[in-house]
Amino acid sequence: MSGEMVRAYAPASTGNVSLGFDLLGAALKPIDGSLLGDEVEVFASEHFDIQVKGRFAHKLPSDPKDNILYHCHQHFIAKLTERQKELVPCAMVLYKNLPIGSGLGSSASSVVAALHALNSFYHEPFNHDEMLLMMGELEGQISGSVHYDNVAPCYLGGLVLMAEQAERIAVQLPVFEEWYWVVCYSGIKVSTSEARKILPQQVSLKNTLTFGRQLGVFVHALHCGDRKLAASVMHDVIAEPYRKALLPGFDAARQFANDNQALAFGISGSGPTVFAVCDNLDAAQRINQWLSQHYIQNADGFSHICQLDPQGSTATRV
Ligand SMILES: Nc1ncnc2c1ncn2[C@@H]1O[C@H](COP(=O)(O)OP(=O)(O)OP(=O)(O)O)[C@@H](O)[C@H]1O
Ligand SMILES: N[C@@H](CCO)C(=O)O
Repeated sequence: MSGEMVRAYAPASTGNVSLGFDLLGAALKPIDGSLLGDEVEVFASEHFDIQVKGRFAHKLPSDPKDNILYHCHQHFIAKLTERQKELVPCAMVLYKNLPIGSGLGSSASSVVAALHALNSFYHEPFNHDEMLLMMGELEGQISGSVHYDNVAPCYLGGLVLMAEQAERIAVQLPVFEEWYWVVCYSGIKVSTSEARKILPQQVSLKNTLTFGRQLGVFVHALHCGDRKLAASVMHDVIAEPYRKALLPGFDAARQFANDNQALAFGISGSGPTVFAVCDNLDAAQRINQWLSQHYIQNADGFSHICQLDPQGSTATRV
């Protein structure tokens, strides 16, 4: 076997961004330069194997077949074998840096890092949309439904709107580069599929109209650079009213953020992570410090001041 290896990194992401349930997501990058995302290595090996390392490795199922990486590999190789018969076998290492059930797109980060690393290892047989379709399918296997709002920004970077058309799964939107996104993970686990089950199946006419208006106005405001208008429509009428009951300290955190110049505040994905958007670093630091002291529940929690990660996942051949 050759010594060839690919190492991929896939950033944390925030799904929904309050106003775009299942339709909007953004990739995150801490401003202090720390890595907030899973990493996957793929290397040539006679026998397929998955090793799991990293801060949150011990929280994953002990059987490697229950790790989403196993299914990513199976799925990718099955698709590739349809096109190419002779394949160099490989093995994988996952550095599980993101907490599970955090609202930071933890499983999406593993899926994106794994599939990006495999695609790079096998010399890019699949294009961006084919990759996104695969990523959505794999993410859907564990979160209870196919939604792209974590995998798409994690893979593509920036702020992403789901188009869900066969040849255009997602589109990147303009961003306000000077916005800071404080993200605080409380340390408890909220299962995405459970947090979806508590939502009502029907949405009222009033909330449907608010949802459509906000999303339309937000995208317009991004395109014309109107920060105030964009921030004014960042309200969650779909999930937050139900999900906040799962998040101890949510109302107090929102109150503090609102009183301290946050432009917007909400649940990241299905929680328990919350986010606050600020247009100045002083406010972001104040909110970050308060959340660290008051919203975090245990030693697994953390808080970061982030900006949007314009690059998304990366893969390097070493
Ligand atoms: N590599 C992996 N990373 C994360 N979860 C995994 C992985 N492999 C298997 N799982 C399992 O998938 C499930 C993921 O659950 P869920 O979708 O709620 O979490 P998540 O993707 O970490 O959430 P979030 O998007 O809120 O960060 C868990 O039961 C977890 O044990
Ligand atoms: N849009 C998904 C994101 C999960 O991280 C949800 O809110 O259920």
